[in-house]
Amino acid sequence: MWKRCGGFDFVVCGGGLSGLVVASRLSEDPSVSVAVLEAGGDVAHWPDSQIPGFFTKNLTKPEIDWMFFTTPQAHVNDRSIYVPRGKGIGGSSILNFMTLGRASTVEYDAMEGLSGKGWNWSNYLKYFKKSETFSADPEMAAKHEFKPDPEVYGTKGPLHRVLPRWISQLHMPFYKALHSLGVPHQYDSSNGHTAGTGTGTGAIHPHTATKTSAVSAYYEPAKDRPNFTVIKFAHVHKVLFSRTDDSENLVATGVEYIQDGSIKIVMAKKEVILSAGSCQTPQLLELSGIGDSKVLAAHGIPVLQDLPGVGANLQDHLSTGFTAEMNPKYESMDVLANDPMRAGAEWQLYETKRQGMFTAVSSVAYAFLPTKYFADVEAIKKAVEDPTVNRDADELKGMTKTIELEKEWLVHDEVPQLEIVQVPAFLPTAGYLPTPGKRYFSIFVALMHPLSRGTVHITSPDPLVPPAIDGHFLENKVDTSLLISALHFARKVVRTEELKDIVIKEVIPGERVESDEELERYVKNTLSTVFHPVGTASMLPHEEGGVVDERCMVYGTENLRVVDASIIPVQLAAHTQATVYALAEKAADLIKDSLQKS
Ligand SMILES: Cc1cc2nc3c(=O)[nH]c(=O)nc-3n(C[C@H](O)[C@H](O)[C@H](O)COP(=O)(O)OP(=O)(O)OC[C@H]3O[C@@H](n4cnc5c(N)ncnc54)[C@H](O)[C@@H]3O)c2cc1C
Repeated sequence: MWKRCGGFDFVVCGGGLSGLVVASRLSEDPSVSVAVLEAGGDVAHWPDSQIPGFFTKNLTKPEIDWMFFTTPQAHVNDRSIYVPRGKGIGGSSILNFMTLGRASTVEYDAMEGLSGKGWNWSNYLKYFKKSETFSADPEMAAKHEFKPDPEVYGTKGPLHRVLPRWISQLHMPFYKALHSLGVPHQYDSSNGHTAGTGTGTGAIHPHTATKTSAVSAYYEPAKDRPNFTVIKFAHVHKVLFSRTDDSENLVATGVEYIQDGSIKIVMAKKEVILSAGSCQTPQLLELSGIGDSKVLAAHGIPVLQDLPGVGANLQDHLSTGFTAEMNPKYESMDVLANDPMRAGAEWQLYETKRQGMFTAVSSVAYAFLPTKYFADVEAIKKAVEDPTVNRDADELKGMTKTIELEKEWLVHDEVPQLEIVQVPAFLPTAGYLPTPGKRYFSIFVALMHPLSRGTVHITSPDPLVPPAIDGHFLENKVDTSLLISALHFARKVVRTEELKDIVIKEVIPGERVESDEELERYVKNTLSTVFHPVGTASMLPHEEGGVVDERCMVYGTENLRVVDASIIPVQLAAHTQATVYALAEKAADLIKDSLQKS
């Protein structure tokens, strides 16, 4: 059964982080009507999604998590790796772990070279500030070597960003351990200089100590505007186009979606904007006839626009962990899982005073490390020169350029290759369980610029069949060797004098896992992503395999844009959400500008 709904000026597909930013900003103009179609429902007010300390609790709940898995990964022992993605209003901003961080000026400025004018640090900084209101308790900041530079923070933006109220007592010893190994400290790493240790911040409300997200920041203020409509449980199938002449660009006229078992159509008078995220935006493009003609032909989808870059260039941060048993005289968040009395007291503290462990993300003790701090730069230089280490990417020259850029960054003093985070608890690691009653000191290690490139493509013309996510993880040997070096480094960290009283013994991977070969096996058995996929609808030149231009417009179309993490052409050494908020803010301004000119 088909139903046709009325038209809107803008139809936004996906009510996640970017979709809500764009829709909310466009609807600031009362003369413009905006509809957001979101496949999920209202999830932001589930009690567990509001409380920072419950940050992992909603994973694998099908109402809120799409729960994708990669295809079996050939270089990771054929494991299918979990790819959580937020479902429902707010998208992954509801499911995420709240960390808000920025990459280095070098990385943002390099994006301008790849993507086009304006996508540089100075504009990102402008939109970081526009999106946020920052606050930090001065005493807490001083205690944790954090000296926020007021010049780089927003004071009037909708998203609250804070230094959490509870910070583990292991934070400072971790820093000291790293400093003893020659790692410098950044008193404020939001200024574009990130190499070294640096205290992190989170998307948390300063007064209520509850999570802030695209819902609290962008949806709540807009939801009562008469020109702002959100259509829930609306699973978009495809974009509809008109084209009078084959030589002309496609004109998006609306979208088809399914809701309550009926197929419906909503018309777009001005533009359609895809904001379904890095896994589902390429799926929507392909289902709409825009993508690699070979992929579309395999599923009998007529090719409206041949763009081989759709679904290519997938990149994600790759992680593994290192865990040590800790002296029980130190506090760890393990008590929340294995000490009901203590967990109850912490809960009481949160409920009555908004204090304690539940107010916090697991850690704000970060270090972002360029190669020279944790690996042998000369060996890495040699390894990247090996012509066999990259997949042939000739038809996607833009993607090859991003790999070349990352090769330069591998030996750059300002661009981090590794994120290491002190986690004051047992770090969930595939194949390992904590011993009840013990306390743990863990180090999360994540590769920031993997050279391997993956794909996301449809496997069926049926929009309800999930896309195939093939990360090609660790296909490039340099990625594996950097992770092995990272584990050697984590081991050095826990063996420093500074942590002598804290760490009792290494438990994962365990001291017997010592040689590079043994560590490689461990990496393959435990590798996870950090849930930061980008690149699958890259903003790159058309002739180089790009999908969107510098205005976020899909090549070969008049009025179809992509605004979400998928347009970021190269992975950055930072958790993605702050960048995606800024990117969506900038895209909203671009669209407003083009409205004024039309
Ligand atoms: C578990 C997890 C933890 C994370 N932790 C952090 C963190 O601590 N810090 C950080 O910086 N980043 C984190 N991230 C990443 C960050 O949340 C994402 O980078 C960001 O939300 C991406 O925004 P987006 O708009 O591209 O996609 P999303 O926010 O995922 O939005 C996409 C939306 O589109 C909807 N959708 C998809 N397909 C359709 C369709 N066919 N029809 C209608 N709607 C559709 C989805 O339901 C979703 O609401 C995390 C992500 C996850 C999943």
